[in-house]
Amino acid sequence: MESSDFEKLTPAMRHYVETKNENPDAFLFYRLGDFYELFFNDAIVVSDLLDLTLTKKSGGLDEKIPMCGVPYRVANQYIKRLVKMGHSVSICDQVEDPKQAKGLVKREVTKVVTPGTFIDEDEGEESRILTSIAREGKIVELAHCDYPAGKVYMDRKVCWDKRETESFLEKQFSLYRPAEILYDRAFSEKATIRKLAKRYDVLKNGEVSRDHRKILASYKELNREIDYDSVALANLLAYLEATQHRRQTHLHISAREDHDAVMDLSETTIRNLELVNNNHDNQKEHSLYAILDRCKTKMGSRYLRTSILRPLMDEKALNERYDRIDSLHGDRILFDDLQEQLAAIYDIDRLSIYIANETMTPKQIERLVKSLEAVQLIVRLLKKAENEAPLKIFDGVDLMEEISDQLREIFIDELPANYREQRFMAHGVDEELDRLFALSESGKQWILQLEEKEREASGIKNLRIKYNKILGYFFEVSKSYVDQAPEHFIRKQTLVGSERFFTEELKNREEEILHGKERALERQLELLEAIQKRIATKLPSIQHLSEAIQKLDVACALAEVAERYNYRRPRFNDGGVLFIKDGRHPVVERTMDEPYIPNDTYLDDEKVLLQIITGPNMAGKSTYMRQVALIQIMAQIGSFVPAEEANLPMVDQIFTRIGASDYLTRGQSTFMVEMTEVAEILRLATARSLILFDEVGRGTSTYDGLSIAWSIIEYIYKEVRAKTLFATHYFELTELENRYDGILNVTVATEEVDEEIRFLRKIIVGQSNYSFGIDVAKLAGVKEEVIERARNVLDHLESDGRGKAVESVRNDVVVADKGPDPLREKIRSIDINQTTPLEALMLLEALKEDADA
Ligand SMILES: Nc1ncnc2c1ncn2[C@@H]1O[C@H](COP(=O)(O)OP(=O)(O)OP(=O)(O)O)[C@@H](O)[C@H]1O
Repeated sequence: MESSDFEKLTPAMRHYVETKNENPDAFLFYRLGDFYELFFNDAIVVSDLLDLTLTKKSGGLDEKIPMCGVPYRVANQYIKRLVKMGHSVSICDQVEDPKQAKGLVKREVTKVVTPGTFIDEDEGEESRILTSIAREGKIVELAHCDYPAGKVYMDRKVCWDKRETESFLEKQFSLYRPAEILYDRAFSEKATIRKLAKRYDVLKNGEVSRDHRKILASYKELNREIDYDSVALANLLAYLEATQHRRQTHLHISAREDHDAVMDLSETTIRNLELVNNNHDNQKEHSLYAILDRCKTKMGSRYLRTSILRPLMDEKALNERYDRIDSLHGDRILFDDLQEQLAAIYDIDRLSIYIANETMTPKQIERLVKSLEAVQLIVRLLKKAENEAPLKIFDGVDLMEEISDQLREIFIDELPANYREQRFMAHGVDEELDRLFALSESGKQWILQLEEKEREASGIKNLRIKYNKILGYFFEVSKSYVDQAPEHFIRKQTLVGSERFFTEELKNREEEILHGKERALERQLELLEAIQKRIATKLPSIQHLSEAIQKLDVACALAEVAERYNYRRPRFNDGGVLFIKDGRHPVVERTMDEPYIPNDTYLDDEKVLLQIITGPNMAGKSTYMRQVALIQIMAQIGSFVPAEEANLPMVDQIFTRIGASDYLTRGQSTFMVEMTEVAEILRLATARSLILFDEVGRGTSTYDGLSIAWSIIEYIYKEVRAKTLFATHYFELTELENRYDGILNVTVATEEVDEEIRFLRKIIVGQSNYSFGIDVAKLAGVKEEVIERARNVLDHLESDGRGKAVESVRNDVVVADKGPDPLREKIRSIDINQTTPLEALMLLEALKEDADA
C-alpha cells in the first residue's frame, strides 16, 4: 500500500494494516465486536475459499475496502477449514475490556494458527504433528511435536549419503505423518524434503533459520529433561514461541527408544504388510491395526498404532506385556469392569495444551475429573485382582485423588454452552458467589413482579420487560397499544412494530441487577482461574497418568483380541529358531467365508535358513509368507499371535520385496524399483533379520530374472545369513536345495479333481513343477482361444526344452501365418486312384525338387 493511502486510512484500518504486515503470510482474523473480520486481499481470497459473502466497508480510502467476516464464537470451524488447506491464520484479539478502553480498543495478535499447531477438540485418533528437521554434520535430527498433547518426540540417525537421508526421512514421514514441516535453512537436501512433503500430503512446509540456539539454554533451566543440543528442537521451540506467543514450558520432550531397542521396519514393509493402512485405499480397515484396535480410548488407539510401527526387541519388556494380557485373560469380570471404566475416560492427552495455558473450560475440567475418577476406580479394581501385572503400569503414577475430590461436585449438572455469561458453579461452593447470584436472581424476580404490576395497571396485555446489551432492560409495547402507554413511561427507542420505554423505577434498579450479575460472573471466572492454575501445576502428573491409561487400554485391547480370535502367547529363543505351529494370517482369516487353513513354519540358522516356495498361482504363497512376518511383528509388539504355538527369535528388521508398487508415479520402472529395493535389502539385512521375497526377478526376461534370483539367494545364504522366504515361479531355483544345506524347498499342496485344480492351502516340503497359471487364467475368464493357444505354446516349451522351444514356437507361428502352402496344395491335388506307380515315382521326384528349391 502506498504511504499516502496509508495516511488516509481510519485509525482502526491503519492498525489492521500494520498488524497484517507483521505476519504477511497468514490470513489475519481481526476481532471487531462479535466478529472476526478480514479486509483487502485476505477478504477476497478467504471469502472465495470459505464461501463467505464479500462486502465492502469505507475505511478512509476513495474506494471502499473489501471485507468479509465470521462470528467469533464459531471461528474455529472456519480456521480449521483454512489450515486443512495448508494456510495459516493469525488471530488479532481485543486485549482490553472494551468498556474500559479510552478510544480504540487495544488489539494484538494473540497467536498464529498453523496446520501443525491447530487445536481441534473433535479430532479423531490421528495426531496432528509439527515436525522440525535439521542436520548436524552427518546426523539428521527430527523433533516431532504433538502440540495439543504437549509432547515432542526426538529422533536422529547418522546418514552418510543422500539416499540414506531420503530413506530415513521417508520412514519418519510415514511414521509420524506430519501436517507441517519446518526445516533448517542450512539443511542441504531441501528438494528431498519438498518431494516427500508432497508425497505424504504435508499441508505446509517452510524454512526456519538457525540462530535460535540460545533459546535452548533458556528452556534448559525450566525443563531438566532437555539435555539435547539440538537445532531441530531449538527451531521448533522458537517457531512455537513465535506463533503461539507464549513460552512452551509444558512440552514434554522425549527421545524415542534407542534404535537398538526397536525393530526397524522400512516404509515398504509397513505398506506391503498393511500394518496400519490397507493397500487398497490406504485406510485403516483390513490392516493389522484395524484387527488389533479394540481400544476404548483414542489415546490408546494412537499408542497402539505407534507400537505396531515400532516393535520392540527387549524380551523383558515384551514379557511384561504378555503377562498383562495373560492376567486380563484370566478374570472376565475384572476385564469387563476395566473396559467400562476405560470407556469413561476422555482424551485427556489432548487437554494438555489447555491445562498448560490455564484455559480449561468447565466442561474440560469436568471431563478431566471424570477421567481421574475412572482411573482411581481402575486402580482399586486392579489392586483387588489376583495378578499384579496390570497394576504395575500404575507404579509411581499420581492418581490425584485430592484434586479430583475437591473438584467433584464443583459444577452444576448441565453445564451451560457459554460459561462466561452463565452460571456453571454449583451452589455451596463459594458463599460470596452464592450471595451475588442470589442478588441478581432476586433482581430478576423483581423485574417479573414489575412487569406484572405495570401490565395490570396499564391494561396492555402483551406488555413485556426485555433485555439487550445496548439498551439494558426496557418495556416493549407493540404499536397497537402504544396509546395506552402510561404517563411515566419514557420513550427509549422506536421500532417498526413496537416502542420501547423505560421508567425511573426500572432504571434505578437496573444498575443493581446488572451489576449483581456481572459481579457474580466475574467472581465465578476468578474461581475458575484459581482451579485452572491448580490443575496446571499438575500437568506432568496428568501426562504421566495418561501414558499409564494408554498402556492399560492397549493391554485390554490385545487381551480381548487374543481371546476372541484364539491367539496364543509366543515365546522367544536365543538359538535362532523360528517355529510356528498352525500359524494363520490375522487379517485374511477375518475376511474369509471359508475356514482358514493353518500352516507350520520352521526356520533356523543352520538347517533351514531359506525356504524356496514354489506352487501354483493363487495357491497361498504370499499369504503364507506375510503370515510369518505378521506373527513375528505381533509378537514383538507384545501381542499374542494367531498360531497354536510360536517360538521365535528376536528379529532386528523385516524386509519385504513384494509385488508391484505405486512407484511408477515416481518416474521409475517397475523393474528398477524392484532392484533398488533388493539392493537396499542386501545392504541392510543382518543375520537377525527376516526377509520376504515374492517373485523377485519377474520384471525382466526369464533368464535375466532367474539368474538374478539365483545369485540373490546365494548371496543371502553365504553372506547375509538372514532367514528368508523366497516365493518364485522359477522352478529352476529348486535346484539350489541340492547345492546348499540350509535351503529347503516347500510348496503349496493342490489336488486335481475332474481336470479342475483345487488349492489345499497347505505348505508341504517339496517342489511344484507345474504353475497352473493357464488354469488360473481360465478361471479368471480369459478367452478360450487364448487359453488353447497358451496350452499349445506350453506343450512346445515343455517337450523341446526352453531354448529350442522358443524357436519351434516361432516356426509354428511363421508357418501358421503364411497362408496356403503350395507344396501341400500340390500333394492334396494328387488323385492316387488315377496314378500309376511310375507316375507316382515321377511326381515324388518333382515334389522333392520343389521342396529343395
Ligand atoms: N491358508 C489359507 N487358508 C485359506 N485361504 C487361503 C490361505 N492362504 C491363501 N488363501 C486364499 O488364497 C488367496 C490367494 O493367496 P495368495 O495371494 O497368497 O496366492 P499366491 O500363491 O501368492 O498367488 P500368486 O503366485 O498368483 O501371487 C488369498 O487371497 C486367500 O483368499
